[in-house]
Amino acid sequence: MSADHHPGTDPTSQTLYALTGVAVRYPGGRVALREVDLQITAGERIVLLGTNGCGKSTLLKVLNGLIPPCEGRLCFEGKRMGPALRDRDWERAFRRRVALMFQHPEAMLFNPTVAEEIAYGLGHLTRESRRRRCQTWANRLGLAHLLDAPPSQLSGGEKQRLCLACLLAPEPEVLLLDEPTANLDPRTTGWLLEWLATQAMTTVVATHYLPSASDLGERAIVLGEDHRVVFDGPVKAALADRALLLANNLAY
Ligand SMILES: Nc1ncnc2c1ncn2[C@@H]1O[C@H](COP(=O)(O)OP(=O)(O)OP(=O)(O)O)[C@@H](O)[C@H]1O
Repeated sequence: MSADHHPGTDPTSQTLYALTGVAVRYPGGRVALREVDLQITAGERIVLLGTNGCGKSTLLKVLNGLIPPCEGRLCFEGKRMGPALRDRDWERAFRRRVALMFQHPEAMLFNPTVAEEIAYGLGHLTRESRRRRCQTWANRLGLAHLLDAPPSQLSGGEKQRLCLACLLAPEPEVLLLDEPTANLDPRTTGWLLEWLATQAMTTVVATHYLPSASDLGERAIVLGEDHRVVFDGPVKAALADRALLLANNLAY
């Protein structure tokens, strides 16, 4: 495939994602998303809000190309993602640019040491760059003293920080985070919120923890209990709309 088909090579493209009428049903028929229409522009910081089971994790997996919609159209930089992901070169470029941190990310950890875990996604760098990048991210996430430890021996919060280090070390352009502060202590939570605020990358962060919502982005997308987008607008407006929060089980 020629380079002009690879994600990231269209300089005129500002719209990263375009979703039209996207629906997801899991095997067995459980509906997770209904008629989702959404555009995400490069550099946007989006907070994805909604109650348990409304489809936040599913939407992040759709954006990461892990779950194909059963209805509707999903495009990344103007290309239909389903067919594009079948192209190995396109997929590799896409995976390098777009990173998803799962809600329970420990499942991602499988290397014998913390250092190897962080270095795992850096295969495209030289040995020396890999070592330096690994050290930088271990320092940033307070893991420098654990580089030789097996990931299985880390605490829940340390595992969460390691998962973040693994995800951030390759320096992706699009970051999809599912409840990223769930296991983090206040200092690491503060660090992550401040760090995210300084980044130019596109972020979509799912949370139902409203107090950090306005630190996580400027645009809120609220999924309702019927798995549809019920609000798409400024975070501040969403948080000020008591009726919206009550109707969607985000406040009581
Ligand atoms: N693998 C699966 N198989 C069947 N149903 C699933 C699967 N994963 C999720 N679901 C269902 O899809 C719906 C949306 O789930 P999802 O995990 O996307 O919600 P969520 O908004 O992230 O929830 P939470 O805030 O509780 O993490 C739920 O009803 C859930 O039970």
